[in-house]
Amino acid sequence: MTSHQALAAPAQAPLVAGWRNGFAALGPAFFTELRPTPLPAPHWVGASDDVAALLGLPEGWQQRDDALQSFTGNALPPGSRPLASVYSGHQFGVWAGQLGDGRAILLGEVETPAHGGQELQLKGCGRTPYSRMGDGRAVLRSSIREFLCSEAMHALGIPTTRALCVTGSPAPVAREEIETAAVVTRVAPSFIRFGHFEHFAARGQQAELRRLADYVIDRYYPECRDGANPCAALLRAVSERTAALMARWQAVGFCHGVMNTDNMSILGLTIDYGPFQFLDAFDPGHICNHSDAQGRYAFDRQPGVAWWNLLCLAQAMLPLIGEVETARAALSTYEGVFAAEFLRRMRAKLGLQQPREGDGALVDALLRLLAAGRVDYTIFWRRLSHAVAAGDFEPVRDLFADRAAFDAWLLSYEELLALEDQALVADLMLNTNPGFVLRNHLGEQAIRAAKLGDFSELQTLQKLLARPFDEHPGHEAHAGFPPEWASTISISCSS
Ligand SMILES: Nc1ncnc2c1ncn2[C@@H]1O[C@H](COP(=O)(O)OP(=O)(O)OP(=O)(O)O)[C@@H](O)[C@H]1O
Ligand SMILES: [Mg+2]
Repeated sequence: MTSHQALAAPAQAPLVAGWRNGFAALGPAFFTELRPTPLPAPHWVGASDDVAALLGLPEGWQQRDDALQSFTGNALPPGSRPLASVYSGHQFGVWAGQLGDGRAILLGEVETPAHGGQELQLKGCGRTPYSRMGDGRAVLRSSIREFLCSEAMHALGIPTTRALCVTGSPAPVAREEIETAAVVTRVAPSFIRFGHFEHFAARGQQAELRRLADYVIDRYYPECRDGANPCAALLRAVSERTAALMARWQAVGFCHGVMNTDNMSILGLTIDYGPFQFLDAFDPGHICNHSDAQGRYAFDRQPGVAWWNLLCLAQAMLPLIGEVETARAALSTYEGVFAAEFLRRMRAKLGLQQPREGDGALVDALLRLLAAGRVDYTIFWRRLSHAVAAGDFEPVRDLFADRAAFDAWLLSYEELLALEDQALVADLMLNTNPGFVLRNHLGEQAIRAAKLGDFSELQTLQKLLARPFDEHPGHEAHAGFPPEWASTISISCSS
């Protein structure tokens, strides 16, 4: 053995392997290359083993200092090519002009063993040329919410960006009060938004607009390449994915809160977890974003807002599509896909496997009842699932002040239920209606503890939300009614 070999440190597997950086190949019109700005004294806040496995990270990655430093933005994983992308967008219905990754930096794309290319993005890692007045940072509070909800949505089967980890730093960040900084490492096949298309369209940069569309088609929608008008096919495909996503949100009771066009994923993923909320009491007009005084993004407006956003995307893609009529035709399936998908999800929630005459009316009547009684949305569905399994509807009746109205509805429901394969009904319902969702007060409890350096509640929540359809003995409180103080939590755009 030579002395050199004797002194060499044991070879360490690269933290992240297989970089290929597809987005960077689009060229400099699409981004600015820059390094994240370091944060002092980083520490782990939370991590997802599931996302780590998806990326093929080496065993024990969380014990490694290069992981902590890299996912805080203090070091660069070899092979990454960090950049901030430029996009524009409509915010609250108004053209906002250029926005861009003001506090997110794309490290690059990794080829994963089972899930193709996945991009890694650090959110909260310092200023970029697109930060405008912002400080480039994200606070611990909002980073924990984004981390927990990304993974919770995935476990619910709802398309979403994922979150690998959150790291925190004592660095102060000024919001309504002084908080501390954190960084979320997000993962998705692509972070391209409607706003990326709007950006180049608004500037008349046709060549870039086409390059972007070609990239999205070739990488993510190859089936659109075949027809006579690939860009029209892309618009239709995005529209249908968006419709399906809206159906998922509405069925589970998820309110996004900031559906600006720059927060709409071209892949139909849920992106940008800001002032989001899972409904407690069912209120169709619920506004979860304290900053949304007009209620533009109220719960029941979400499918309509997504449609409005798709019109913006269509407008941006028009030079690539040609005729207005062709673009209109591409969007014509939105409403039908939304309605069909929503009803399909609601049928599954009711345990109904076959479409039948009257099921739509049954769903409508139920939603009216839930709204009238301000019944807790998640608890209603979970109790209904257990009631069907046990053949005892009393615990569900208890949720309604107007029991006669509920009994009348129950009669029609039982008629449809009787036509189903009973052995499958309860199973379907228990695997469709989660017991555990990230209610505001649960997130708040985890955040309060985390601010004091205690991450145990965050970890507990993470475990529960990763298996939202299971029973978790001993954690009944996490599936219970929100406490009184929950209604006083105010979630704004401040993050
Ligand atoms: N603290 C900040 N510093 C710099 N830019 C910011 C900050 N907060 C928001 N921005 C930028 O303002 C715009 C709108 O912000 P929005 O809240 O929709 O996004 P975000 O939460 O920062 O990120 P994302 O959409 O990537 O999840 C984006 O261009 C965003 O990068
Ligand atoms: Mg955003």
